[in-house]
Amino acid sequence: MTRHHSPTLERRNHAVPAPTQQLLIDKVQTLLDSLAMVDPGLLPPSFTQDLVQPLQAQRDQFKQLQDQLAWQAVFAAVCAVADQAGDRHWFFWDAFATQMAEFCNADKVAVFQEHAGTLSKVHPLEAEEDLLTYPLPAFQAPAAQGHQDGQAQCWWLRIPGREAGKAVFLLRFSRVKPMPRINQARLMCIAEAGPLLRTVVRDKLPHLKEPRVTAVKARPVKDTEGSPLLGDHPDFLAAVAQAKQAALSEATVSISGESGTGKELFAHYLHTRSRRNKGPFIPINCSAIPSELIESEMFGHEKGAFTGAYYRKIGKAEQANGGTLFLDEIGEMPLSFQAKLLRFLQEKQFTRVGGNQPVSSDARIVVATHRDIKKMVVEGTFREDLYYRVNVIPLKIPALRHRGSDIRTLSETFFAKYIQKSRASRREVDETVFDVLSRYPFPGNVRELDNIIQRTVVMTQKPLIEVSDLPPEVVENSSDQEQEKPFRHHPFEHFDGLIPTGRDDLRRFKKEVEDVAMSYQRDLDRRFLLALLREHGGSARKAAEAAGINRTLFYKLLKRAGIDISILG
Ligand SMILES: Nc1ncnc2c1ncn2[C@@H]1O[C@H](COP(=O)(O)OP(=O)(O)OP(=O)(O)O)[C@@H](O)[C@H]1O
Repeated sequence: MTRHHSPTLERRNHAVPAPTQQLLIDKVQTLLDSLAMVDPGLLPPSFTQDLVQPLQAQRDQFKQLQDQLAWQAVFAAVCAVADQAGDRHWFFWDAFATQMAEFCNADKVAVFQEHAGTLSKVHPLEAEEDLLTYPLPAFQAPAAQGHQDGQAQCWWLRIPGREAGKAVFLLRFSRVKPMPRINQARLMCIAEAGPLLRTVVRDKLPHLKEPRVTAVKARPVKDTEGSPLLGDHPDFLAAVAQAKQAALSEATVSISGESGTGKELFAHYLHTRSRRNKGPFIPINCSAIPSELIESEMFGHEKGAFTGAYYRKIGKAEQANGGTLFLDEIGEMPLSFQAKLLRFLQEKQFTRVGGNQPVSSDARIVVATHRDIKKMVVEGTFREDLYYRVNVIPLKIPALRHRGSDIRTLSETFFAKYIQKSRASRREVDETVFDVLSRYPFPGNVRELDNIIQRTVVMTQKPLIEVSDLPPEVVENSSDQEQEKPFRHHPFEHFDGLIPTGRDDLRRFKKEVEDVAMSYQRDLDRRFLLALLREHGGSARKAAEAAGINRTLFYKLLKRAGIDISILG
C-alpha cells in the first residue's frame, strides 16, 4: 500500500496571521448581510443561486481554512512537546487525540491498542523516517473506546508498508477540562500534556532516559511573623496591611468577604496585634443562635430570669472585657435586638436578662458579614444607626478566585501540612494538580481549598499526587474556558493544494473576495438605476430627483453602471 504523500505540515504554516482569516470571513459575511437587506423585487430570480450561494460557499471555505490553520498551530505545539520528549515517541494530548479519532480513516492503518501497563513491551522502533514529516491524516487514531477519563493510554500505530510501527501515546485527559477552544489548545498542549506525559514516561518506561519531572516537594508550613494569614496576592496583602493599621486603634472594624475567605482569622489577627492581646478573644456567631436566645448569649442572664435559668450566666460581652468581642455574621442579628446592641456599642454598658443593674464591659468590637449590610439598611432589615456604628473601619477580604497566586501558595502549604500528618510524609505533588486547582472557582474559598487538599491527601497513598487523585467535581469544574464548538468537517480534507497556506495565497483569496464584492455592487447599482429610470418613464431628471441626487452625478452613475439611456423607451 502506498503511503499518503500530501503536503507535509511544516511549522511555517501556522505563521499565517489569524486576524487575516477572521477579516476574510467577516468581509464575506458583511456582504451577505447587506445582500439579505436588498428588496427582493429589485433582484433577479436567480439571485440566490448566482450570487448568495457562491458567497456562502466562499465564507465556509474561509472558515474551513481558519480551522485548518488552527489545527496546524496545534500540530506545531504537539511537535514542540514531542521534540522535548525525544525522537521515538509521540505524545498527543487528549483533545487532540479525540479529534483525530473522529477523523479516523481505518483502512489506511491498522491500529493496536495497548494499555499503558504493557508499554514496556513496545520494542524500540527504528526511526529512519522522521514522524514529523508524515502528513497528519496518516496518523489514524482509533475511535475512543473503553477509555477511562483522566487515564493515560497508549496506542500503537502500525503504518502499512513498514515492519514496525511507531508508538503513539494518546493521553485521555478529558476530566481535567472540556475540550478547549482550538486556539487555546496550543498553549494547553504544552502546559498540560507536558507534565502528564512526563509522569507516564517515568512510571511506565523507566528504561527510557529519565525525563524532567516537575513535582513540588512538600515543604514546612509557612509562618511569617507568626501570622496564620497566608497569601501573597497584592489585594490580600493590602487587606493584611489595613488590618495591621486597624489593630493599632480602638475603632470598630467591619470585615466583609465571602464565606470561608478568612474573616474570623482576620478578626483574630487584629486582636493579637492590638494592645488587648493579653485579654480574651470572644467570638459569637449571630447566625447560629436562635433569636430568642441572642440577648442572654450576648449579655448573660440572672438566676431565675426565665424558666430553666438556674444560675447567673455571664454573656459574651462581659467575657470579652479587656479583650475583643467578635460578632460574626452580624447581618443575621435579629432586628428586635439591634437597638440593644447599639446601646451597648455606644455606652459600653448593658443589663443582664432579668437583671436591673447596668454592667460595664470594655471590649473592642470587630464584626463580620458575608452579606451586603448597606443593602439591608435600604431594605429595612438592618438599622441604619447600627450600620454606621459598626462600619467605622471597613475591611474587605477578596474572594480566593480573585487572588490567583494565593491558590498556589495556600495549596502548597496545605499539601505540606497534610502530607506531614500522613503516614508517608515523603510525597510529591505533580505540577498539573496546581494548574487544575488554579482554574477552580472555589465558591467556598480557603475553607474549601483546605478541605479539598485534606481529602486528596487522605484518600491516596501514592508517592506522587496527581490530577486523577483530586475530587472529580474539582477537576470537572476547573475549566474557565468556553465550551468547545465541535468541528464540522475534517480539518485536512482539502489540504492538497486547495487550501492556502502562505501569505500570497491569502492575498489572492482576499482579492477574489473583493472582486466578487465589486461585481455584486455594480450589478446592484445597475438594477437599481434601471428600475428607477423605468419608474420615471426613462426621464433621468425625474429619476435623479426621486433618488435625491443631482443630475450630473446621476449621469455619472449611469455611465459607470454601463447604462445607455437611449435604449430605454
Ligand atoms: N489567608 C489564610 N491563610 C490560611 N488559612 C486561611 C486563610 N484564610 C482562611 N483560612 C482558613 O480557612 C478556614 C475558614 O476561615 P474563616 O473561618 O476565618 O473564614 P470566614 O470568612 O470567617 O468564614 P465564614 O464566613 O463561613 O464564617 C479556616 O480554616 C482558616 O484557617
